[in-house]
Amino acid sequence: MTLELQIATECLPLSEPLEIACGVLASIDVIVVTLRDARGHSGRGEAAGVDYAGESLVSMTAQLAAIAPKLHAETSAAELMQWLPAGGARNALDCALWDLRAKQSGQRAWTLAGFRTVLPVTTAYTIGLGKEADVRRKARAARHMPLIKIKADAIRHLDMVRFVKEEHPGARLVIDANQAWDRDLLEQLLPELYALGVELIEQPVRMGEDAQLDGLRSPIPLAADESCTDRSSLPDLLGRYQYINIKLDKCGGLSEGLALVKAAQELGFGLMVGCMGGSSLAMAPAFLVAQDCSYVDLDGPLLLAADRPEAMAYASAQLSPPEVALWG
Ligand SMILES: CC(C)C[C@H](N)C(=O)N[C@@H](CCOc1cc(O)cc2c1C(=O)N[C@@H]2C)C(=O)O
Ligand SMILES: [Mg+2]
Repeated sequence: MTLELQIATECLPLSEPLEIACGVLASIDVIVVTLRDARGHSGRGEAAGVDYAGESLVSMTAQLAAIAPKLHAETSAAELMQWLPAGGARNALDCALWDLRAKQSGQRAWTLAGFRTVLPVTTAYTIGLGKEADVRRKARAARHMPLIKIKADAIRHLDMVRFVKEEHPGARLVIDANQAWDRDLLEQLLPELYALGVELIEQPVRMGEDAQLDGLRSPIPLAADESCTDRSSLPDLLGRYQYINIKLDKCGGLSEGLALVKAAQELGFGLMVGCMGGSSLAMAPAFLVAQDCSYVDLDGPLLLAADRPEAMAYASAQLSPPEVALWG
């Protein structure tokens, strides 16, 4: 007996273009994987992939098509890890498998994952780079969001924070440089970022150049995003970063995401869960990882023009568990 694999692609338009250090996003392209068993149960998973690692809808679709003949009724997450590398294709398939196993067993995915219960989480809300007036307007419109993630590049950094802080003085602040800084610039910015109340800095330096951070005594904790894929990344991050940003697209699915939580906790890292964008179908499995994270950045659906009909409920920044009809 086999499992039937269906692969679809979708383009999810953002409500407004979002500028980050490496480009402007107007929409998020995703693959949606559906797995069907012989008894008519089905499970779904969605992934955007990791663009800066060379992934695209075409490459992810090709990876999935190549392993489709290997799928069988008892296919396990461990087999997926042998067949596919960490990345978006494995993420979509692994999350579809979790959903399928939940539907087959009549239990919620979080019960199968060993959680006794799941609680709502508070997500960050991202404000992209842009003209002063636009940044201020977005910050004012986000006054109901308690945690703002500010995008920065090598030129626009302190001003971005000041604009947001002036318009939304009560916000807790995270800044994400998306690899645009170097050690010198980071050291130059740290005192002012600290004075402005920024509480976390995401990926200041280029991935692979993390040794620049050796010996830095930062008053603000640093989070590895692009530099952290799966468990194999952790040894190189020790002593350089205090947090890791777990994204299911980077680590290749919920199974590795949960394993990464445990491994990182054992090494003393603080935890953040993030996303490459997407609908509630991509946020739902990440919501399980969020249960153990001090920072949650699952704002993908808040940035979209429209979410799926079975969307997860966002009460301002508070994200509730997914309904069965969506996932898990
Ligand atoms: C736009 C995201 C949904 C917002 C999220 N809070 C976030 O900041 N996530 C990432 C950045 C995601 O970057 C993406 C997403 C994507 O679909 C395509 C691309 C990128 C990117 O960096 N390059 C390509 C264009 C984060 O850095 O935490
Ligand atoms: Mg980031």
